Amino acid sequence: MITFDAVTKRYPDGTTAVDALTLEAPTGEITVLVGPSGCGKTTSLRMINRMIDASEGQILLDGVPVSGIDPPTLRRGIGYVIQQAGLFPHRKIVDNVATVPYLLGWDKKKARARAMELLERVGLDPALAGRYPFQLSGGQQQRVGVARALAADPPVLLMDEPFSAVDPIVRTSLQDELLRLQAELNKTIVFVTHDIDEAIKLGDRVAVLRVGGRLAQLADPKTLLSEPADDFVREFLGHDRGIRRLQFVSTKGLRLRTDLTARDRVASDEPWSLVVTADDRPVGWYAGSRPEELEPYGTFVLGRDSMRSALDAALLSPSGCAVAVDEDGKVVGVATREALDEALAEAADA
Ligand SMILES: Nc1ncnc2c1ncn2[C@@H]1O[C@H](COP(=O)(O)OP(=O)(O)OP(=O)(O)O)[C@@H](O)[C@H]1O
Repeated sequence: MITFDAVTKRYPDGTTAVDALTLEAPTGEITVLVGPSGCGKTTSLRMINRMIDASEGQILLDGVPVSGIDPPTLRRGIGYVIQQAGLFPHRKIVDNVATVPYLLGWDKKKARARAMELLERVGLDPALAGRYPFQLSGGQQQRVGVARALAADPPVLLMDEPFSAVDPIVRTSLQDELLRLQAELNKTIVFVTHDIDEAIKLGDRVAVLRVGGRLAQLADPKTLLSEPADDFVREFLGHDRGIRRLQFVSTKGLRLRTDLTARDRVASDEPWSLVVTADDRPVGWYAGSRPEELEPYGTFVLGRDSMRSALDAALLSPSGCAVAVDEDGKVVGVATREALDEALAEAADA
């Protein structure tokens, strides 16, 4: 566990970057520091591995003040990932990843074997190992950065806006990859971002900071969205806070109709019926008025996807209904507008 105990950082020019910050980043969890530019996120992060020293208060690592640990020893147990990866340009990828094992005196063969294992772990083709950083895409370089930080298997990982220089699609896959890795590795991660969506997706707990380096709120993402502590947090969360909250509402209890599906385009009393294949995969919505064409549909995986996905699925179709499928993509029922309405009313009351 990492503990900030009334930590203040004042730079020599008088700027107070962090002001009496008290928070805990529990072992094995992702704690996200989020807030507007200049609110002290990077300063807070760098005080953990003593790239910057606190002016007042202390930071403890499993109860031990970091101020009493010499920086090289401290950093051996702390991986660090930064924006644009910060790779050494004239070292091959494999040697970039093996940087810390080399520093620890591992023999070259063992260090390289570890690097190859890690490249695979972060989803990179081992064939890239012999390239130089400039021969990789931004997203690939970022993955190498993560592999390098993990090389000596440190219990703690500090990540400073690691995914902000890549396009949104690559960013999403890097975020998914981090969550997958974390499920296996259970590191204690402190992650800095200015992107509230990223914070909500990745954080077990999210600390919102305001300019001046003061903590505005520390909460799990669901609580943050439903109970922002004040106007600053509310504004920072944005105007679609209600919609985003739906990503924490389960579709498990959603009322489904199973009488709206058909193998063929058959006339019925219902305005819409969902045509499915012989093995129950959706084909399209059929409205009797235009027999020649089927209309688009949207699906969500019942119980796994959130109400936000179900609502999105409904909005993708002129029928206004969302198609519930199982993990194999087979239709299990249809959530009509009425059923979605009921679920939304319940979510609003919760
Ligand atoms: N070396 C320094 N000397 C003086 N002031 C500094 C120094 N480094 C940072 N600051 C100031 O401290 C405050 C916090 O900076 P910091 O980089 O921690 O914020 P941040 O939240 O990470 O910002 P961003 O999201 O823009 O990276 C800012 O006002 C910044 O200008």
